[in-house]
Amino acid sequence: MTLMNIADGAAHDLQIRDVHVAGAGEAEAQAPLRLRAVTLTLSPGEWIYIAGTNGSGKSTLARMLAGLSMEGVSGAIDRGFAGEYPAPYVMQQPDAQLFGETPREEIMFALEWMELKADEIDRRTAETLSRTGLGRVADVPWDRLSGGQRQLAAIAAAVAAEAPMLVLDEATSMLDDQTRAIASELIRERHAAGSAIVWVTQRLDELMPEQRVLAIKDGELSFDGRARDFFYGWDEASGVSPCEASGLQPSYLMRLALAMRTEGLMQDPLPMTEAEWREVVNL
Ligand SMILES: Nc1ncnc2c1ncn2[C@@H]1O[C@H](COP(=O)(O)OP(=O)(O)OP(=O)(O)O)[C@@H](O)[C@H]1O
Repeated sequence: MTLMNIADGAAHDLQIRDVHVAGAGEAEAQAPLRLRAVTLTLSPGEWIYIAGTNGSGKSTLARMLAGLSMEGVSGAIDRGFAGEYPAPYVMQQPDAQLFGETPREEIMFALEWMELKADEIDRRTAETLSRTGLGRVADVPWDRLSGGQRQLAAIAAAVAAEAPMLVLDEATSMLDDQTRAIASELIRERHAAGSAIVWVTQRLDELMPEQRVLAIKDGELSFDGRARDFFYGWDEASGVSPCEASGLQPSYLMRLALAMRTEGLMQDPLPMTEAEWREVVNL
């Protein structure tokens, strides 16, 4: 792997160029590639979604963007604004990623990385516990907490670290609506404060029209652009939308919009959000 050397030293883009990640456990020549010829740029403070079918390579790409060590990587990676330390990376299952024994410890450990003074760590920990509703279970060990509470603590700790980038790998998909809303709010605030967010999702209804989507298919970047173009654009090679070409199913309403465009009953820009649909059907 080549580490690119860009002179400005300031908060420049994270760039990966022609990166391959080999599979493991088979003879080198036959090992299936987990990622193939991936080239992309991520700017400071950007929010990107990574979408793709099961096993397409989403987590491999997310872990690479987070700067986690990985076998078999070749190509050029410049971590730019994300810095030399790995970004906080939250997975779907909380247990493998918890360092502390309780929510309070988990958040304190994240803050200790920032080399803050002890009273500042205590203050920020108390504030995070209170905001997330974890205050009343702050010192309860993990085995007496629910999976949702453990996951919320993992997300709160990742956010508390105020890192330049945060990587969430289907991190909210197992949460109930109320806990997901708390977690989403924390993440949105961190983004507003300047952190880049990399969000792996299978929930296509989370995507807003102007948001950037990276789609992965069989280890290759099959799309990099705005969500509206992902759902309603045209993939030359397959003659369907980039979403469908990536093996993903658009929502019923999106399929309806696509069918109506084919019949000449609807024109671009096709509606995506509830507000846009209301406008189109004059509600
Ligand atoms: N540590 C590893 N070593 C070798 N191959 C791996 C490793 N982890 C995953 N793979 C393989 O790499 C491919 C991509 O896996 P990855 O977990 O990145 O996909 P994904 O899109 O995140 O899948 P899912 O949605 O199921 O989580 C899969 O074929 C998987 O079996």
